[in-house]
Amino acid sequence: MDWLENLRRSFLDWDAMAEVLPSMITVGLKNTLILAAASTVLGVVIGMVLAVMGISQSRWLRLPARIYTDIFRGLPAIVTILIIGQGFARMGRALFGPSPFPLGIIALSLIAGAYIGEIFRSGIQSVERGQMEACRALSMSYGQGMRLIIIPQGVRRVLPALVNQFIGNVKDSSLVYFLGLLAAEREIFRVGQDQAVVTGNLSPLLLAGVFYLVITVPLTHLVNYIDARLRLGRQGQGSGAASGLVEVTELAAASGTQPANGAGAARFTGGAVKVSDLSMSYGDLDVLKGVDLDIAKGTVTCIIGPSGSGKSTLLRCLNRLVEPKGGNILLDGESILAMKPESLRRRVGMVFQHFNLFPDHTALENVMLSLTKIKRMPKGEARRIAEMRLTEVGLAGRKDHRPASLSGGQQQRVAIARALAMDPEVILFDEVTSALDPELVKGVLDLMANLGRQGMTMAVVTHEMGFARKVADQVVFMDEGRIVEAGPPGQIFDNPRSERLKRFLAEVL
Ligand SMILES: Nc1ncnc2c1ncn2[C@@H]1O[C@H](COP(=O)(O)OP(=O)(O)OP(=O)(O)O)[C@@H](O)[C@H]1O
Repeated sequence: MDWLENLRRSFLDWDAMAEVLPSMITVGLKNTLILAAASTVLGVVIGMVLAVMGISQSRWLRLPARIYTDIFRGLPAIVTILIIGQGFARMGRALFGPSPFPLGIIALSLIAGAYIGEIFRSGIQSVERGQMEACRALSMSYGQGMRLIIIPQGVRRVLPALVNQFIGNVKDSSLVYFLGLLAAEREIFRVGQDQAVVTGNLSPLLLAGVFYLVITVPLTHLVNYIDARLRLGRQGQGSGAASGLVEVTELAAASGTQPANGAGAARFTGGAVKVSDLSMSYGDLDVLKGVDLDIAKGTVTCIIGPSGSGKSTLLRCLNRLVEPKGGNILLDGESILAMKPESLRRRVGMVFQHFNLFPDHTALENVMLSLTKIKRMPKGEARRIAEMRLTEVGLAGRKDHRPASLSGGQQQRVAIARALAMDPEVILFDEVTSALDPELVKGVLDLMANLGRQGMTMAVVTHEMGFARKVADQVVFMDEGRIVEAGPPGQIFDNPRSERLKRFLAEVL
């Protein structure tokens, strides 16, 4: 068993380990952490700049970012460290004195920046397009949307990858040893290696390995924990979505808190919308071709029509999520084209097919956000209003849930509460029940019908013909970018005049 004893002496010489332990901690560990932390922080700064350049519209910003990334990601770390450490040694000495430590940090940062830039870029680009649309519909500017929602969400998504990058920097810091660090600047590997030479065995190096693992392994677990916490919120996975039947109870309870329905129950002071000769195109594709539409104050207009007929585009013109090419839209007699889009969107709310709730925020925070950030309300008052709106949609009991732990129907009701919280004069609903399971549709439609009865001006793109017949004051049939027929539900559904509407109704009814 000589070989076993040999191995033990080479790797598990406790005395050699004990001897190196103090300098491993006070010099090696300290310096490794300084190298890794400093290069990660600098790398994050470089990475942020690269990511912003990388997603920019301008080719002249994208190109240098691309070249930088290709170079520093493509070169082996040791090559970059030697080129920077030795090639710029004279400049380094002039700037930082005899220590190669700062140049080592710069080299590690340049490498880390290339990776972190790509991490940020993919994180930001992976945030669904609907998130920015929701921000804009809540009257945030592009910058506010980026700062409050898109970048935090992107960064949260890439948090595990960023910690991996830090771990990579911890390991790469061992390469700075090639620059010939001064005794006080040795990192973990160098301390272990120097001592291995003195003792003639590898135990100090094994101890160095253990030190690396002690830093890196807990970090990976920590990041998994943080990631789960950020994604699911404090209540964690236990709070699964409720069944459709629970939702019926929630809504029944909520209707008790709402003003009585029927005549005289008007609560909103809706605005009137007048669309004239509206046209819009995506590039060469003419999507709206001269649309005229009157939506009287406090009425519900349902827009129906085949897929691709331009219904959503018409809706998006009403809050200028897309810009019309020609024609005009008046809101209470005032042209919306002359308004600042952000001011317009305070008055015209929107609810989307895919809810577009902010996943890192609870239901309450989703509703509060635009009150505190856009309307600049004090937190307490915003909370009071948000709680009231959530109670009205039957979700008071779920205010601390994140979207991921709510059903589709509940998420859509939070989205309605979020739009209502801004006190809009008009709400646009874009196929808001199309993504819901059948048993959840009724709850959302009932809620919308109730809003209509309370005097909200509503423009509703829908495939729910039963809803249109029952709730709409006016039904508009669109085809190929034009309004083909408009009138009260009785006329549209029971006495269609045009062949196209007859054919459409034959298909959908
Ligand atoms: N961002 C876009 N870029 C280019 N074309 C688009 C874009 N959005 C929509 N379109 C096209 O414009 C036309 C009208 O789309 P729109 O979504 O307004 O129709 P829709 O009646 O709402 O249809 P659906 O019921 O399928 O949503 C379609 O041909 C669609 O492919």
